[in-house]
Amino acid sequence: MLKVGLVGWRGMVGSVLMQRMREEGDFGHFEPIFFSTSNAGGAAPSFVPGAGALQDANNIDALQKMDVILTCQGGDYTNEVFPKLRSAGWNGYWIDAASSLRMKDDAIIILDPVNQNVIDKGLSSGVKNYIGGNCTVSLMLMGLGGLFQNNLVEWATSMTYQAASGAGAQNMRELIAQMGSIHAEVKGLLADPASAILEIDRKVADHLNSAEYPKDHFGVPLGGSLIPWIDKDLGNGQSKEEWKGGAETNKILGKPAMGEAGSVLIDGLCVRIGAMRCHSQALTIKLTKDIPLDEISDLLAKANPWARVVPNEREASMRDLTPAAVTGRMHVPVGRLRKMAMGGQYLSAFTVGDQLLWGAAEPLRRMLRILIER
Ligand SMILES: NC(=O)C1=CN([C@@H]2O[C@H](COP(=O)(O)OP(=O)(O)OC[C@H]3O[C@@H](n4cnc5c(N)ncnc54)[C@H](OP(=O)(O)O)[C@@H]3O)[C@@H](O)[C@H]2O)C=CC1
Ligand SMILES: N[C@@H](CC(=O)OP(=O)(O)O)C(=O)O
Repeated sequence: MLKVGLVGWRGMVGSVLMQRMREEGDFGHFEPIFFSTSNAGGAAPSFVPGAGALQDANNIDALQKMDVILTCQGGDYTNEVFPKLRSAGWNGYWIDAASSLRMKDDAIIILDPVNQNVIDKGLSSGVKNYIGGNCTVSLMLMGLGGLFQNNLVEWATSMTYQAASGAGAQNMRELIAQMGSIHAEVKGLLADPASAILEIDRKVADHLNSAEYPKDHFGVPLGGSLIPWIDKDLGNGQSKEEWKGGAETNKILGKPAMGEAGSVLIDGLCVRIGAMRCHSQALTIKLTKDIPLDEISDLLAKANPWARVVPNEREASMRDLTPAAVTGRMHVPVGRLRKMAMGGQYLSAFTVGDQLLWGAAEPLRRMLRILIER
């Protein structure tokens, strides 16, 4: 049995990963060794009987004994530990949720329902580093894989509506606190049916912009507002989250870097909204050829078992194509499919997915299974 070192298992992404591994019975197929950066010697989680004590996640000697290390600990941990491990001669498999190693030449971005061929090629050529993709990119490719995998996309723009969870657990808490504080501010007026809506609105607006509004983590209001910037400022007008769309999509698909011949052009605008853990995105796609909508729906639905086409109708879209409907679920609905006014090669689409499942934990879990089953 492979010895698998699990790092970051109690964080938000790690907890979702542990939940999925238990649901799928993964723990019967490898020897888990749990690591911690903060509690070495403490008890390993009780859901794996006999897992013993937590080992020190910064101890290179202990990590070197693993066949596989799977980490959801974050980029700082990867930047600190990974180079030391490799220079100590460790040749095991490194599976990681963090972005640090994604674009390195010796790493594959994993999303096996979309790029099993790229993963297989990497495994047979000896690649040892397998990194989960950016959540928005992975969810776009899970929903719209049928078009990308059949080379039907010339270019796409993605306008995103990203949940608080992408910024971390504290930010999810803060979003709820923000919503609660808005309600508390006008609770009395809301209870009075005779109160004036403009009075309520003015009080809410004043509160959003007051020092009392809780915003330590986001820095600005999200509840009652939105934030049209995610991740670092690249200095060219683009955010790092937006850059990932083009860079990672092409790498996942095994294509040349964006802009080079044979690559697919992806660009857009990434926005944080007040959803909890589902990212949504609206796409405008220029197809490489004008194919009928029913063929498009067919290709999308057949691309993988999780993509689910929602009819482009009001009721179905309102019911099935929302963060509230998708949260905690494995399927990735795609809808609002329609040819746009610009012509038959221009397609609109809207897709939603749980960013902690397919957006983070699930590709890592499946990569471990691929290694186990080799
Ligand atoms: N959030 C997201 O949407 C995505 C995140 N990622 C990547 O995954 C990494 C981890 O993200 P995320 O899971 O959100 O990070 P968390 O902050 O939830 O967890 C990271 C680590 O913090 C430590 N920790 C300290 N206090 C607590 C606590 N009270 N409860 C749980 N853990 C605690 C744990 O390490 P220890 O047990 O060693 O103390 C844990 O492994 C990110 O840095 C990013 O690189 C990737 C895709 C999406
Ligand atoms: N940046 C994403 C979450 C994330 O962790 O992305 P990445 O794995 O690319 O750093 C978001 O805020 O929604």
